[in-house]
Amino acid sequence: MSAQLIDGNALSKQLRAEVAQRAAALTARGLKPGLAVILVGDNPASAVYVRNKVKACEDVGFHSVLEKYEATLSEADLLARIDALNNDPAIHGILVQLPLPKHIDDHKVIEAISPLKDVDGFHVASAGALMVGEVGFKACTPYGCMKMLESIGLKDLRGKHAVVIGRSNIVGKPMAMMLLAANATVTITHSGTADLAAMTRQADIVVAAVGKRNVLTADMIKPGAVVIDVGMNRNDEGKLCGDVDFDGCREVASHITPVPGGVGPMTITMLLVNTMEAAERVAAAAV
Ligand SMILES: Nc1nc(=O)c2c([nH]1)NC[C@@H]1CN(c3ccc(C(=O)N[C@@H](CCC(=O)O)C(=O)O)cc3)C=[N+]21
Repeated sequence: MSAQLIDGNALSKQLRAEVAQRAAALTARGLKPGLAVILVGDNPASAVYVRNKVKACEDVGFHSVLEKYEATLSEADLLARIDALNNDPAIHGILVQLPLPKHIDDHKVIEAISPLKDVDGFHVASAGALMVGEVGFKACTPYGCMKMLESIGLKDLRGKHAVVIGRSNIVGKPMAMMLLAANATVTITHSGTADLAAMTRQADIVVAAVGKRNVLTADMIKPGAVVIDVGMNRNDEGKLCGDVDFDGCREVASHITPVPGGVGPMTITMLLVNTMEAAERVAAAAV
């Protein structure tokens, strides 16, 4: 048996086309969705990601602004820029690319973004809204994973056991909350878990979000499981690879996401969806 691929590029194309339509409709009413991306320092990987995000905005007809600053930018100056963007009516979403230089407290920066413009879903208010089921912005990577599950008919997860590997604030924890909201039975595993394989072998759905190669191998999953790979690592040849032993797991799983071409493009797609939503909320409030 060979698992069916969940193609993040194909699904993104479909979802981005829907966003483009919504953006055109709102623009026709005089409100063009706008995203501001802030990049501090010259990390080459960050520069590439940020350019991809700006390009994705242009493709769906958003207004986008890229603000680049030297690595020496002070925290106070960054906070002042965020304050200005919070009050800029042309901007509906603000993304500060992480990681930030060491002298800047990323927690402080994220909390300075208005929750109404927090399209990354990283603000405490966004995390809290997700936890209690209120309106807010969902973190893009786990949100994209949920859309990938939906695309294979897994929307209501009642009766399913989902096992998340990793407990980060940006993926593992919000992922678990979204799976729970979809009625799954959820297990969160992490570096303190005694027997990871014993947990993952029970899973109908496994989400690997650790940032380490081969965290999930074929012997650790049950036949027919759905495998979502959030990892972004480089192998010995410098090739992009995930947290999952893809070649092994695809022989056992029913569905699996590739890296690249899986969760990565979906993260950017959900950023567009959140920015669209932010602009639509402004329009709805203005009526
Ligand atoms: N405030 C903030 N928000 C983020 O969402 C954020 C961030 N900071 N800092 C960095 C990480 C990383 N990230 C990626 C998104 C898409 C791909 C992506 O599209 N990857 C392609 C391939 C890219 C390649 O070939 O290198 C893929 O998986 O197919 C990768 C990485 C968002 N991040």
